[in-house]
Amino acid sequence: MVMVMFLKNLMPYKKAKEIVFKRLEKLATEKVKLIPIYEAYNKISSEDILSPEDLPMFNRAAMDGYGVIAEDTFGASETNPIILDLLGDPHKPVREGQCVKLSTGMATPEGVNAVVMKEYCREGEGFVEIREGVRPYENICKVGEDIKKGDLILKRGDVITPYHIGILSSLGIRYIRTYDLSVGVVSTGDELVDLEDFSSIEELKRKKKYIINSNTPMFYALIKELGFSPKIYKSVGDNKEEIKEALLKSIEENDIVITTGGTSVGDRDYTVEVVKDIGKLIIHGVQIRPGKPFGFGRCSLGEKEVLLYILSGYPVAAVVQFELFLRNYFRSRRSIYLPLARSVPSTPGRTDVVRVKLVSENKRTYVEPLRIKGSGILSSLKDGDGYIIIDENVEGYEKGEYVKVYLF
Ligand SMILES: Nc1nc2c(c(=O)[nH]1)N[C@H]1C(S)=C(S)[C@@H](COP(=O)(O)OP(=O)(O)OC[C@H]3O[C@@H](n4cnc5c(N)ncnc54)[C@H](O)[C@@H]3O)O[C@H]1N2
Ligand code: MOO
Repeated sequence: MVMVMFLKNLMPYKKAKEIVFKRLEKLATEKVKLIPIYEAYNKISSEDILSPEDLPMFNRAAMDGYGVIAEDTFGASETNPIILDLLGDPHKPVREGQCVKLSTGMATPEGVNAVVMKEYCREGEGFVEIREGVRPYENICKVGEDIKKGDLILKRGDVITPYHIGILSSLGIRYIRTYDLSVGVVSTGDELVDLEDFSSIEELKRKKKYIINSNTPMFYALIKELGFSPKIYKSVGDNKEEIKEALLKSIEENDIVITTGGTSVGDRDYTVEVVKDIGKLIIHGVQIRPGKPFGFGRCSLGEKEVLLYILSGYPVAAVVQFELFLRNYFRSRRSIYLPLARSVPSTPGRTDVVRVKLVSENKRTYVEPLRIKGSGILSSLKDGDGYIIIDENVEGYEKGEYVKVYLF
């Protein structure tokens, strides 16, 4: 009976996404941490940062050579060198007929508006022969050429790259606010054995335990990749009390808890029931493939509200659910439009996530949908270059049609 109810009450993908993202928005804004710039790589900025300064902060020499007034060098050549007085102090203002020695990166003193490269000069006692003329601002990196004061250098929601870190450091910014979520992972299933709990495959075969819990290590990595702190737990069997105990512990210790397994309608699928017991089940079942039995809920602990992601046991279904409902909120994938190498069918009313490979032929790149049955086939993720989403109101795509590919 439950099964029939469940299968008939699938929520459209867009609606589910809206509900989940609204909760994430609230949670994220509450979970902000000031961290040193050294730890900011791959984290998600929770603030807009406007540049407090121009970068470079002053005009600087882009080459080793002599700082000059460009106009003084006009007409200079190999056969017609121009002689300029060499000042001893590179910080003193330079007047007509004078120059200073500068190395790459040095601030140019007042008056200097160009640098003649060392190769085109000959230095003598207190003077320099200039053998090539320069235009104003030649070989000078101008104030604000890289970044202007007030430029938006990091947006709320941006993933922090090494290049952001370089720029922030150049501006003297040592700390930055990022989203800091702790995400717990609890895998469920009687058939599971954790990596830590056996010494050889022979041992598993003897015990007739064949399924190694790969979801926990995989989600540990997925959460790290997202820029958050994973916290993993031992897997639990299909036992209501055990699941409840494990869930309560991880709820206490995290902001989001992900469970895998027991989402469907089997006799031993208890996770959903437990969530109803200890909190509120908001979604169960979405019109997507793979990942249909996705569940989402929340649980309050005093002031704290923890979001619960009830993911399928099947690894690929679980990854797709994680991608659509958690990862995509925090970081959007780069996408490109490319033609399909062959047609892909789909059922209207359902949103399909199809893993694809990019193949090149005669200098053109095509999208090859991976033919995979079942949600347990992890190689579709390992070998895939990305995925396409077939909207619920689309009946599939024809060969040659351009589709939007979200790149891994
Ligand atoms: N009668 C129905 N059966 C199923 C339906 C349905 O609507 N009616 N939905 C199917 C869909 S779609 C999916 S997806 C799965 C979801 O099942 P569960 O979330 O209950 O997952 P389990 O049964 O616990 O596991 C499925 C399968 O995945 C492997 N697994 C599980 N956990 C792990 C882990 N931690 N590491 C590695 N592999 C894992 C394992 O092979 C399980 O047998 O339900 C369909 N059934
Ligand atoms: O979510 Mo299930 O993956 O459609 O098998």
